[in-house]
Amino acid sequence: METMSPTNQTVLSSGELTETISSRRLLLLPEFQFLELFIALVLFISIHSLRQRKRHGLPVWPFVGMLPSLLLGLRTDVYEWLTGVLHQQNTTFTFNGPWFTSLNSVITADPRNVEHLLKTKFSNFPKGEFFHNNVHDLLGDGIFSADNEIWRRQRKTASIEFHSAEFRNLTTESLIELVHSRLLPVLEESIKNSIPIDLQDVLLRLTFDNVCMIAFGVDPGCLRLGLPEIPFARAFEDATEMTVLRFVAPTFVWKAMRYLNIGSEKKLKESICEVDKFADKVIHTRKKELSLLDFSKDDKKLRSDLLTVFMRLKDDEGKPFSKKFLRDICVNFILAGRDTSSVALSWFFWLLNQNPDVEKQILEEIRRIIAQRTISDEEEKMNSVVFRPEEVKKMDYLQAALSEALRLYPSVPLDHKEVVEDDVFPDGTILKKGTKVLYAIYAMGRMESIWGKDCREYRPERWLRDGRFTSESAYKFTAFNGGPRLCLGKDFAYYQMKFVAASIIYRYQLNVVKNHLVIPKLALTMYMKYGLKVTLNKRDDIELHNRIRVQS
Ligand code: HEM
Repeated sequence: METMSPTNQTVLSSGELTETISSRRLLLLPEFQFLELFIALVLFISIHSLRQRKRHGLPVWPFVGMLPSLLLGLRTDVYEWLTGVLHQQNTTFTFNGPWFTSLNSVITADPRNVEHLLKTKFSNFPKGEFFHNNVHDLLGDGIFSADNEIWRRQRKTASIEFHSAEFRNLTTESLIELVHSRLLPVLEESIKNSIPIDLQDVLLRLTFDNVCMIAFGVDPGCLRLGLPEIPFARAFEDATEMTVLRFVAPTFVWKAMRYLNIGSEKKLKESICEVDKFADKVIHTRKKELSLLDFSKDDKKLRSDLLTVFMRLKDDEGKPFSKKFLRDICVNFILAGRDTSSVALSWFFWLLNQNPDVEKQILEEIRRIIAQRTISDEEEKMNSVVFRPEEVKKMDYLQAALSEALRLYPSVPLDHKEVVEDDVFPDGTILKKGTKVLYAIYAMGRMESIWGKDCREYRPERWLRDGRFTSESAYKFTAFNGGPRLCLGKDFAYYQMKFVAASIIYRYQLNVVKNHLVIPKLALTMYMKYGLKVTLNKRDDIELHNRIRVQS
């Protein structure tokens, strides 16, 4: 049969045809092989990485380690995600971060390990250089960031101050002023205008003013009618947020940004400048004030805030502390006490909203305590009930309800240490020198192995024995840390939270605005991401209750 071909097309002989086909095959083969090889490699890596899940709790990918799983966790609720992984891994696992980053760490929620790192081997687990370098621009060598001798000296002096009668008076008086002259009028205003209020914002303002009164002896006035913006408070918040960003960026990146003064580092520099300006002014004024006092005569006029206490002390060489050191002490205390109690109170009020029975019991306790007062006319007026320290102390059920809120929503959800020398955790986990160790405070509050089957229920009764509040081991309930670095403000924080909560609950019933989304924000402190929008109703039965008391 004759082969028809286009005029200009060459007809190939059978030998030529075979040659062309084989050379084409030769060209195509490597392409196929490459694709096959690539698919095989991807499959192998995927299977291998996914099989690591059994051993490590999460898939471990080349280059990026466990980062993809963490990013998936961040898309939902990272604290719940971490709780799930820890639960699956019997409460301790090692996180493998991407190569060349500082994210590798051992994470634990085992009370035995936590006791080991916070108490038994305390000196082997300092905050460490990584933490210190990241926070140094803002916190300097203050108590929160320092280790060893520098930390010990500040801790000792501040501890004496925190347990003194003068300090107790200062906290009692500052709280009465803040709650009765500022908080309650702001809440009344929102009722008058029938406008929902962001309770978290209001409480943050209250605790910021309060801790500044304690640290610096000055009141910035954040909590006032109209809720004004205060430059110092804004600068402090920005400086903290920008500092936190350093923990997620590779060190060389934020250092380069700092050098070039760009992005978050530029903002950090500007806000630290504002914080320093405020601190300088206060320190300068206080120095002048102290120089005019004759201590033998004017003892009563002496303030009892931290700044004044440290200004009257001398360093190891017998010299007064430097301005920088005084600034660091105050800034660290403000950081420690500015938002921890307010976010705890916000979660507490949110939990009350879902547990009206608990709210009822708190109200009954407060009324029982008030009923024990000898009645005076002044106290009978509804708004003038000012809780006294001995009454606040008696509020055991309220303390249990607050502790239960802190168990489920700890203000500091995750904390961090660094290993100095090779060590082994009581559960057998090997810790190499330089490893970062995180203890997952949020996850610990939700471990069945620690709190039992009802660990996710809000049940203040678990803190009561014969009606009295009983505290738990600090290595099981880690909201306030434990060991030598136990939160220095713990007693004050309980007093502050109880006083504020009782003053609100006694007068108002709070309702969270319908459909308001409450989820945690990813930060060092567990804020509510969208705040806590509430409406308030005045309790109209208070007057009735007071009248019954008068008659009885
Ligand atoms: C509900 C309220 C509070 C909670 C849950 C809380 C929790 C904590 C935690 C977890 C730590 C350890 C942080 C770390 O080492 O990384 C800590 C330390 C500290 N807290 Fe609190 N805190 C609260 C309120 C306060 C208040 C109101 C103050 C001061 C006015 C304060 C002062 C301190 C100080 C000075 C430290 C550092 C102690 C040290 O390193 O020796 N805290 N707190």
